[in-house]
Amino acid sequence: MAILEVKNLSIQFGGLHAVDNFNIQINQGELYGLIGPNGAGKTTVFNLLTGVYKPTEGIIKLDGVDITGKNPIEINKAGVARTFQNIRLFKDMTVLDNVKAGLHNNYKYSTFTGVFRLPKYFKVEKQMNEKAMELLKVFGLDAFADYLAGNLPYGEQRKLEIARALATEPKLLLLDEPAAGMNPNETQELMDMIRFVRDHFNMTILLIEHDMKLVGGICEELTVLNFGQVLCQGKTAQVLKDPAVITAYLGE
Ligand SMILES: Nc1ncnc2c1ncn2[C@@H]1O[C@H](COP(=O)(O)OP(=O)(O)OP(=O)(O)O)[C@@H](O)[C@H]1O
Repeated sequence: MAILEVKNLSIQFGGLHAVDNFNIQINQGELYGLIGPNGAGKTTVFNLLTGVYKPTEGIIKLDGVDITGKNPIEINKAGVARTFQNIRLFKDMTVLDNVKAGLHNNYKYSTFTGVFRLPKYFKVEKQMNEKAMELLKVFGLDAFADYLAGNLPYGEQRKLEIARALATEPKLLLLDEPAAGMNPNETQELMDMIRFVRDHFNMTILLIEHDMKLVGGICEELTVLNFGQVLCQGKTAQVLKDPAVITAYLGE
């Protein structure tokens, strides 16, 4: 079943066709990679999928529902969560509160209940603490729950960003260069973790990545973008062998 279905998606900035007639279909539970040279349009695709940019043309469907042109909050509520190339945590908040911030889509109390500390406030807060700790455990971050997010080592901050995104209970998780800035050991650990997230949550994941070891190691399907257009699409092993991909991207 298709979780994400994108047809003829395009956006222009002035005369630049940053994304041009982009099509993709991602099925439930798939681990899908979006690759391409610098400036190919990958992050722009993420910005279109999350409502940061409105497309000039095209349709985006999430789990059969048309989300084209909706704003980022509506799209997150509909079930798309993302992480960023440059980590964007609430660095002055605790690790636990970062995850709790993601939970607010699904755990609610009124301002009145919060201000006057009514019983529902304590009940919902307890549920949120438990859920957040559960997520932190999955990522081996539970021991750091009280630390300020900004004090975590870099690799752990990346994990926390993924935990916070998952707290919104998405149908589709977008990871923008999750291995950026990581050493080979951290990258290996991240690969295992992404696989685990897919298996444990039956999550559908689309990731942008330049690290070919990671892409070849965990992605089942790939789309290669070049100058805003799809150059090649299909099973990872086949795509990485495609002569056009090797010439345009791998530079061999
Ligand atoms: N808001 C914008 N206004 C004008 N041009 C933009 C805007 N956003 C992106 N672009 C242009 O669109 C093109 C695609 O950029 P994008 O960041 O999507 O590429 P990318 O494939 O993610 O690259 P990288 O791998 O370097 O992150 C680039 O030429 C970029 O300069």
